[in-house]
Amino acid sequence: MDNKKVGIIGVGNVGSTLAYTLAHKGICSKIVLKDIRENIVQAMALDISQSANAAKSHTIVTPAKSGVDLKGCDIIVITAGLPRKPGMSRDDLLLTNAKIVSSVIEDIKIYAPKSKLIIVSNPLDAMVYTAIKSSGFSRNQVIGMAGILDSARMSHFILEKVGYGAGQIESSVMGGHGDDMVPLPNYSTVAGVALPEILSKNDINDIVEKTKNGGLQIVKLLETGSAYYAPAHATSLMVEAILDNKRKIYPCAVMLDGEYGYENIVGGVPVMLGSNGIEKIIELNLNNEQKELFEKSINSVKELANTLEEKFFN
Ligand SMILES: NC(=O)c1ccc[n+]([C@@H]2O[C@H](COP(=O)([O-])OP(=O)(O)OC[C@H]3O[C@@H](n4cnc5c(N)ncnc54)[C@H](O)[C@@H]3O)[C@@H](O)[C@H]2O)c1
Ligand SMILES: O=C(O)C[C@H](O)C(=O)O
Repeated sequence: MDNKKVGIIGVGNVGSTLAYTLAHKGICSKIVLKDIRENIVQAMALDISQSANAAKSHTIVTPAKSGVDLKGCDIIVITAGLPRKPGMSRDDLLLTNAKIVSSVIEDIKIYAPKSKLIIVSNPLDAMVYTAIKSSGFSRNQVIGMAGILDSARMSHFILEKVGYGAGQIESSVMGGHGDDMVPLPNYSTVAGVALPEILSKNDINDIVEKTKNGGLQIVKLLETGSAYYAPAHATSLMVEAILDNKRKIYPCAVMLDGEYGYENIVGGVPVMLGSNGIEKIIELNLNNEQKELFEKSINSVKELANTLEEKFFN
């Protein structure tokens, strides 16, 4: 934790919950919070810092007064942007959030050009694309959070279905963080046993559909925004893996450069995370049906990237 500094830009539901989680885990010595809502960010920094002290964690949380306060950040998490509301898809946020994400990148380019970026803002894959294109950073520096969240949701629905194995469920979800995400039942296990050995096709299909709609289910219930506890925890795992060079493998959204047969497009794939950000991309042996589903998902992200190229980067 010595001298490790994490920046969080966008201190709303996800950003503040992430700051709280990181401060309580004590995995970095400093957290700096940046948001356009200046009073809120000051209040959040004080409150979270004080809660860390109560927990005897020595993480100090401060508000950023300007971009210069991002200096020295090892990792910057971007959670700035609008969340969707009922009746919206994540893709409806495309141009609004591209503007926000690329505007916050300006400070990062100046003050923390060597930091690793974890992108959370939606539509996730298109925002990773936006961050890479507007920063000019190498692809290993810019990583999107979604796969850990989607896999956690899948594990939740598996547990609901089978009724045992809590804490022993590993799930795998690939592709974009959208309606076409690709849950992989044959790479998902309960205590090491693959899902197709335990559940019927119908039960598995049900889990797959629930996983795809996991975000929407919460948006409909909350009415004012989207999920944040699971997203924040998922992001904290990525922060930890990079800061501590853990070389753990997590599903993350990254710019593909030939992997799985795609390039210059972002997709969710298993990635080894370490101090260089992306250490390695793992290529699974997908069957033909999974390859087709992955292609469909990548094509959806390509459509968003094309819109960005036409209407935003042009
Ligand atoms: N990748 C995922 O799996 C995932 C999960 C949950 C949420 N999200 C996305 O993360 C984003 C944030 O969600 P939330 O629930 O925290 O929303 P929120 O509305 O609670 O917080 C967003 C914050 O961004 C801030 N902001 C807006 N423009 C800014 C700018 N230019 N600079 C700095 N801060 C700025 C707002 O002031 C606000 O505090 C949304 O786009 C949401 O869809 C993604
Ligand atoms: O569903 C959303 O809009 C937020 C996020 O992407 C999620 O999956 O919870």
